[in-house]
Amino acid sequence: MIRFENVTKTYAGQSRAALDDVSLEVEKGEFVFLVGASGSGKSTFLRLVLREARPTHGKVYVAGKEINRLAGWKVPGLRRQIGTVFQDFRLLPNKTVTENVAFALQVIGKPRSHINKVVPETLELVGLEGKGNRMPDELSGGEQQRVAIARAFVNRPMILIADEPTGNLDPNTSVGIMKLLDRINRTGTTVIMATHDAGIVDQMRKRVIELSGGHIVRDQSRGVYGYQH
Ligand SMILES: Nc1ncnc2c1ncn2[C@@H]1O[C@H](COP(=O)(O)OP(=O)(O)OP(=O)(O)O)[C@@H](O)[C@H]1O
Repeated sequence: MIRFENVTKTYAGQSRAALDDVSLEVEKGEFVFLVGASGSGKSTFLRLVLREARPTHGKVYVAGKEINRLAGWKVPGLRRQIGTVFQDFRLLPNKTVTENVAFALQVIGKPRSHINKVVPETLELVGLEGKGNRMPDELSGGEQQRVAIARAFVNRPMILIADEPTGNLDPNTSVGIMKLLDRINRTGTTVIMATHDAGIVDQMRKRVIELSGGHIVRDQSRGVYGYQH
């Protein structure tokens, strides 16, 4: 589903590479934790998958396509296949829960009848049935993250990227969010999650890829968080 071949990314004006000769493969349906100290290259990895950053050397393949060679007009189509969830939720504050999720489908031109069917289904999947008319500021942090996950998943993307999704949540709420990401993963969606949350990684026992200074220093199936801050 995702393949990196000798990928190096050096940002303009930087002498050190943010990612340095990284090669790896993530299969369809895998759940992968990306761990490593601040600045180790996790976000750069995720940005390369979304083609928000371009490799300086090497090749990034998503679903069999080398995405650096994708024509510019095809990039929105690529990103439509990849749901994204962030630490800070990024909901539209002036739209209801239902509108936030529906908006993701409106902007890609889905018909109203389809939207009216799948938005309530997705809100139920994430455990927000009955809360569709709330505004984001009327929800707890955990509920807001569920809205963000519903929005990321409503189009049934092949990949879900989560960058520190539990970073603003307490441990109990985080467990609920992880159960939800696990459920989404079990529908066949490949999940890649960057995190500093040792408790979560140790509990889930999924594949763990550790970055340090832009290098992969560990790639372990059913792994643990494993390094100290
Ligand atoms: N736009 C940019 N321009 C220049 N350097 C950058 C840019 N983005 C990231 N870097 C550098 O690249 C390296 C890797 O950063 P990256 O954001 O990928 O790390 P990270 O592992 O995601 O960190 P964190 O856990 O703090 O989010 C760092 O040295 C960072 O300073």
